[in-house]
Amino acid sequence: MKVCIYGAGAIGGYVGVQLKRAGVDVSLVARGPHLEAMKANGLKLIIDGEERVEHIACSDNPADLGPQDYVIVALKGHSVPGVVDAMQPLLGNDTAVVTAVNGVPYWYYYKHGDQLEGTTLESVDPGGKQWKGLRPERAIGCIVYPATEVVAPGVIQHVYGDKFPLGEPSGEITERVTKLSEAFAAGGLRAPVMPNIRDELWLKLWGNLCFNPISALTHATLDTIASDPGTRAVAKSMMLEAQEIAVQSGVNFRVGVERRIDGAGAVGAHKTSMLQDLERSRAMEIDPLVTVVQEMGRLAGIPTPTIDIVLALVRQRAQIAGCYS
Ligand SMILES: NC(=O)C1=CN([C@@H]2O[C@H](COP(=O)(O)OP(=O)(O)OC[C@H]3O[C@@H](n4cnc5c(N)ncnc54)[C@H](OP(=O)(O)O)[C@@H]3O)[C@@H](O)[C@H]2O)C=CC1
Ligand SMILES: CC(C)(CO)C(=O)C(=O)O
Repeated sequence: MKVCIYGAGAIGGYVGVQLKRAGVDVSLVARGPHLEAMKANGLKLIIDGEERVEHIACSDNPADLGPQDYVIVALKGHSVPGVVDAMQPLLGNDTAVVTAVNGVPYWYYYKHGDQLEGTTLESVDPGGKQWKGLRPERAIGCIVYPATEVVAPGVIQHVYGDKFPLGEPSGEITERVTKLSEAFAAGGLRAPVMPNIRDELWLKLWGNLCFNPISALTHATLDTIASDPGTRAVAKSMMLEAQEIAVQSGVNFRVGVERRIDGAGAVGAHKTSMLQDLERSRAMEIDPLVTVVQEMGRLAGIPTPTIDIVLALVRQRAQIAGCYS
């Protein structure tokens, strides 16, 4: 099985080391000092008090790596449209594209089965570039629950978690998704195949939608946002608006809003990725996590007043910091 991880940063690097240890023919697309460090010294994963170093084929030129069975896209959501052309040499006739990216992926309305079937979302897939260039038939959904960090070029620190639920947009249990799940499991990563990956997607997005922008505005950690009555109320209001949009399109939430907020709070004094990006002057994932829910609300005719307010504020905060344009 040939697997290329496109964007071997915090999450892609973690998955890459674990798949390599499972004997998968894995390669990485990366860039800059991180790529140079991996070429020189291998990729180091620090996990459970142990250092695991793997020497994995890596390049900033996908043409060096050739067609794959699976391409796991582990970029920030806003970076994906920009790599569609560069990704082409990795795509053979049967290559699957696995979206290990927070937020709503380009394939969302593929095999969706209602009047929005085939719709592309401008906030995540401007001009339908991914839909046309990667194609929805290739897509396998992947939800990322673990937390990891690039602590130095070539070095990934695992923080918590090992779960990456997978699923076909159609909900079918195909051979390709089953084989991928088995490869993840062989690498010590729990990757159950879900019959409705959109349910799982919304459960994760529910948190990112509100905690990420609120943290970027307040600089608070998850425990504080969840326990302060004011920010908890803002988060809850955003989540209820999102829930109405998702439920209208057939999504089932297996936990309630209060339990979901409590679960995020229990993670503790953790800074969301959006706050970390702001503090490091990196592009913030606002469109794939927040703007997209506003866009989906408009498509569904459901108002999103609290999301609209928080989105306006976080966009301005990010623009002033040079982290969003
Ligand atoms: N890290 C975490 O704990 C979690 C992350 N996620 C989600 O997972 C996804 C990936 O996040 P994460 O791993 O943290 O992100 P990272 O920024 O750590 O990893 C992405 C990597 O892709 C590289 N990259 C970007 N563009 C290109 C390009 N054109 N060519 C080659 N390499 C490129 C980046 O390089 P450069 O640094 O130079 O930009 C970076 O090394 C996101 O959607 C995130 O929200 C979800 C849950 C937790
Ligand atoms: C920690 C968590 C779950 C916050 O919503 C996250 O996914 C992120 O930081 O992006």
